Amino acid sequence: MPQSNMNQDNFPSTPGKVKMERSNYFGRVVNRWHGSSSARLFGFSVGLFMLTAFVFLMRLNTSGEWNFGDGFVGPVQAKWGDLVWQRRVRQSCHAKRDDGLVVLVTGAAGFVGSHVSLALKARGDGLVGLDNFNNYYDPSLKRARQALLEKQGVFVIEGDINDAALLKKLFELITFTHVMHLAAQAGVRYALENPGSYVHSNIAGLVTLLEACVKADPQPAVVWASSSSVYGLNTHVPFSESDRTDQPASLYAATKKAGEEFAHTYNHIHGLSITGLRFFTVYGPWGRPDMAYFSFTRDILRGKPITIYQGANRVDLARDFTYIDDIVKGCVASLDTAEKSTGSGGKKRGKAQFRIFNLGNTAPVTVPNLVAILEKHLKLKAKKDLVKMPRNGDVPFTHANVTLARRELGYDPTTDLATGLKKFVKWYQNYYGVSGSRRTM
Ligand SMILES: O=C(O)[C@H]1O[C@H](OP(=O)(O)OP(=O)(O)OC[C@H]2O[C@@H](n3ccc(=O)[nH]c3=O)[C@H](O)[C@@H]2O)[C@H](O)[C@@H](O)[C@@H]1O
Repeated sequence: MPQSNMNQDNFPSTPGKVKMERSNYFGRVVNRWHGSSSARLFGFSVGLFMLTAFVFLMRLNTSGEWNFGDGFVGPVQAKWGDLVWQRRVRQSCHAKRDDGLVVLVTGAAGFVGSHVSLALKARGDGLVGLDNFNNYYDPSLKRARQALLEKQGVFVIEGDINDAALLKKLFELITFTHVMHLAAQAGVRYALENPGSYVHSNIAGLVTLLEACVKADPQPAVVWASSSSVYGLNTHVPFSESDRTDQPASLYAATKKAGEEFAHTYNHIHGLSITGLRFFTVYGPWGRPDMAYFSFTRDILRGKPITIYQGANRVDLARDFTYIDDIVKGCVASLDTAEKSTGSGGKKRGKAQFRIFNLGNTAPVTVPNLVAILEKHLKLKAKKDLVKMPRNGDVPFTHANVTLARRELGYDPTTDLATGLKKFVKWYQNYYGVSGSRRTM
């Protein structure tokens, strides 16, 4: 992995894979002109002009904070807080059914976030989304999901969970009954390249969000995405919630495990009702391009070789791949069964609910079998490179025991991998406009 990426540029106020070169460019221009008096005069005039333009573009919002005006697309897109924005938030949060939930969905333009948002909206709940649209993977896919949500009346705010002022404003404006927290820096192997992004979103962001929830009155109940990766080197199969989770195999897993500990602390001290969901390798339409099933599909269609990792002694790796619709049902059931938080005005009034559930499919499939299913659906043969699994944070297999979720949430996964991948391939071909034949690429 390129260690050079681990510098301040990659540290996150803009987490993501694509580095901004803009500041370097301006740096070079300033250096060349530095020293001459005409350059200084020129620099002063440019500075004055930019300051005037800046003041023109900014305006004081209703809460007294400076923001960029509507339509300004700059590096800091903080155009929240004005009256139009407030109206959009209120409209989006209006529940259309009696006793409908009012939910803040973080990561709403993400894979799971967009699906959960649509499901909530469809049954008449009120919700507003929040997403920072970072470029960890193609942001145009996130924009397409956003467009889909907007069509259904779900407003997705562009903002970061680390923005405490934005969260404060949102919680002042809306009495959220629930927070569905799905914003995160995902991906196991990318943590080697950009650990700061994981700390930014999965630790600092989580704490900022929980702080905002604690200060809200009434406090919402929180449901959030942990990960099957917390089981790390656990060998007890299938993985149960009571199994060891103190041996993470990746920094990503460590941040999710840390998140579970933070959640417990906030529950214990402040009376926040919190449910953590350990998702097992979620896949499906509108999925994440960084995940194996997605990148394999793309590469098979392009005739490019795919890399299949193998464990020690050439053992195949396996995952408890879980279809998105099953995960959505688990998320919605968690919201529906969440008890109210017990804190208010900085005081905890009683013990609050604290839960952790596995949401998996309970039927692990090896990676070569995943590829075989894709080959069948795509009607193409993959070019396979079998490679010994590098030490990159991967675990050899995952397998969920969902007894607890079945009992408490009525969770019952019903989609096997072949059926789910068929739906994914259909979506992929439709979305990217490919017929499945390599000749048409
Ligand atoms: O269950 C989870 O909690 C995690 O599931 C996935 O992580 P992972 O299971 O590693 O999913 P993929 O990246 O799609 O990898 C699936 C399997 O394919 C293998 N793989 C991946 C990429 C590749 O090029 N070749 C390859 O053989 C991996 O080693 C792994 O065994 C998600 O990416 C994580 O964000 C999530 O938290």
